Amino acid sequence: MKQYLDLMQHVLENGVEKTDRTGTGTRSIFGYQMRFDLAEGFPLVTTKKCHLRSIIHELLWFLKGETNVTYLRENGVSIWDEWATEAGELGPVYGAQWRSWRGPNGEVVDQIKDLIQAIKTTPDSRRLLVSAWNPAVLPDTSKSPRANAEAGKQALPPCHTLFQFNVADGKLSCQLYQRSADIFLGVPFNIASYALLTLMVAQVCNLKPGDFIHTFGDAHLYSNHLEQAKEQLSRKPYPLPGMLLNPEVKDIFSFTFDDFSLQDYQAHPHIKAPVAI
Ligand SMILES: Nc1nc(=O)c2c([nH]1)NC[C@@H]1CN(c3ccc(C(=O)N[C@@H](CCC(=O)O)C(=O)O)cc3)CN21
Ligand SMILES: O=c1ccn([C@H]2C[C@H](O)[C@@H](COP(=O)(O)O)O2)c(=O)[nH]1
Repeated sequence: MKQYLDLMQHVLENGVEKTDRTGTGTRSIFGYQMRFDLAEGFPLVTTKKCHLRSIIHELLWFLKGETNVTYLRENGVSIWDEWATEAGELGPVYGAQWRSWRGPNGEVVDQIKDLIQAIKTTPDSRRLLVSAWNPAVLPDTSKSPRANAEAGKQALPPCHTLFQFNVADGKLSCQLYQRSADIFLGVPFNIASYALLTLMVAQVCNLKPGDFIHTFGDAHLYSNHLEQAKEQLSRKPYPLPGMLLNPEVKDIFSFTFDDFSLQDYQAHPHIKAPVAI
């Protein structure tokens, strides 16, 4: 995971101090790209132990089209709790935009179903995109995330905003545009999540996995994560683990938690950090 450590080092050395919405303060850069060849192993950070369980459940929850944290809570995942209403609602966040984007005439667009169909039938297409950025449901920034979710708006505007697939040489690559990135807490989740999604889409489309390309807008280290970042940079990365998917699954919506098996994950101890709300 040299790519991830290079990003951290780059932001520590070149980041500009910025105030931010959460009042925490960040060291930030604008515009950066990382590339992971998925044939080289599964890109799960090894310089701190990462909770792949939470990452898998979060991705399955997006793919179900859900926006209520009940499924996550039932599976012991609490990463979205701080932004949810008492009833567990987050408003029309990722799941809603991916699976049921509302069109102007009341039509419902399933972007994931359409994407899979398009990859299978027109693999040369340059239009294999999914957008979570829907200006009609962005939150009212004068209100709290919970108040926005109560009002039917997104609790938070999507951070992983747009992704595009590309097929070349029988290999499927995916590029994500992430408008805002919490390098210490969010990014290890985001890399693993999109790498996994690419493996899943490749399998159901009978393609080999290619690259995951991670493009950033504002990539930042929160001021209360700097020591944790330096601690991570002092550690030597282990070889990447492997990821096996149940080869029987041929439908993107049929994957369940037990269809994933992480192989030979060796990691340094977990490092705690407070999440900026
Ligand atoms: N400031 C901030 N950073 C984020 O990464 C983030 C948000 N807000 N808001 C929405 C989602 C929620 N995500 C989160 C939230 C918390 C953790 C977190 O606390 N991770 C810990 C514990 C992991 C676990 O419980 O499984 C970690 O050490 O990785 C990670 C991603 C990513 N997003
Ligand atoms: O998947 C995610 C979701 C969120 N984040 C981070 C990026 C920012 O630190 C916050 C969101 O705050 P904004 O003011 O809306 O940018 O959450 C992430 O890294 N990954």
